[in-house]
Amino acid sequence: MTTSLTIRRPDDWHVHLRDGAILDVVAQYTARQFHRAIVMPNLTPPITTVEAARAYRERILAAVPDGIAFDPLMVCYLTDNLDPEEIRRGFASGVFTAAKLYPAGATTNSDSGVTDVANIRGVLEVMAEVGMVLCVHGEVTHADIDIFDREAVFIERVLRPLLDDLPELKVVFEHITTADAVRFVEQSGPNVAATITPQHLHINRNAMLVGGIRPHAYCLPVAKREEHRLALRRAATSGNPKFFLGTDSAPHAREAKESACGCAGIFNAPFALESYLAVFEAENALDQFEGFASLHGPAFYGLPVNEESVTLEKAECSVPGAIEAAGTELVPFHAGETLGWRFAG
Ligand SMILES: NC(=O)N[C@@H](CC(=O)O)C(=O)O
Ligand SMILES: [Zn+2]
Ligand SMILES: [Zn+2]
Repeated sequence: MTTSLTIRRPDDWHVHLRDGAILDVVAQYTARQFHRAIVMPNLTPPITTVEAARAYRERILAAVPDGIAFDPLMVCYLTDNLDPEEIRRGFASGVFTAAKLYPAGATTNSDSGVTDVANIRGVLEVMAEVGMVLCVHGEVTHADIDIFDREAVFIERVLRPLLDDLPELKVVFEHITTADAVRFVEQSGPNVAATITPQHLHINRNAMLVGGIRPHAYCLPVAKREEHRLALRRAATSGNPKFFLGTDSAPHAREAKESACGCAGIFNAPFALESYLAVFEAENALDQFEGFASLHGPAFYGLPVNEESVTLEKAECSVPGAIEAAGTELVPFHAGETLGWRFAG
């Protein structure tokens, strides 16, 4: 029986670190487990300029405890009228690693997002030309589309036509939640990949709705039926380099989650690797974990793999019910549970 696992230090290819007092609390959790992270730009106001990204990166570094080598990779939030030259300049100077497509209204702080991809054609052309990754929140927002269908419909209405139009564009289909998305990514060229969160590997929509409504299991895209969860588990543990780790850790204050109109987002950063590893163990795929966590992401982004390593030990790991944060509490994913692996550093 395997009792310890040492792998190259992983990276988190999709995380929300927030800003201000919450940033000061949450950054350490991501920095403790991951060397790099693709930091989502959906702040208020969103990160839409090279200067704003540079300043946000400094605030993140200031929030990370001394002695931890953490490298936040910054992302530009695309809007309908972003100047393509801002993207070109930000990428060339190394400030922007990627740009993010939020369909307007799809998720937390996406109101300034893109109302029609036709509006960002010029930006996407530049990105395809320079080889910059487009990160995509893949859900349509039309009121007539059922929330459980929004990812599948996005593939047919937006993503497939976009890739037909710009077949060279590098796209990360983020936080995928459906068998449809798995199939689409598998059947696309090598320029299309996907991130998978721990929660979508662990829970289906019952976790959110059976026996009472559970706001801490609510995130976007919303968890789907069991068949979709199983497809995601197969994809993540398959060894296919198109699938890699992106936690989508998205903290919201307890009172903002436990509300008549609760926020979408699951705070999974504190035990992210332990959570993923439970899945790989259950799927008899411990040998595929390093690829998913530490190798496939850098390969897709064209970045070197990390030289340092981390170790996880087979030992009980109790997840607290809540974490104090700036006068409020954050409820972590797996709150109150005991996981079977412990991050040892
Ligand atoms: N995933 C979520 O449910 N929420 C994210 C936004 C996002 O990634 O869509 C957030 O910023 O809170
Ligand atoms: Zn999203
Ligand atoms: Zn996210």
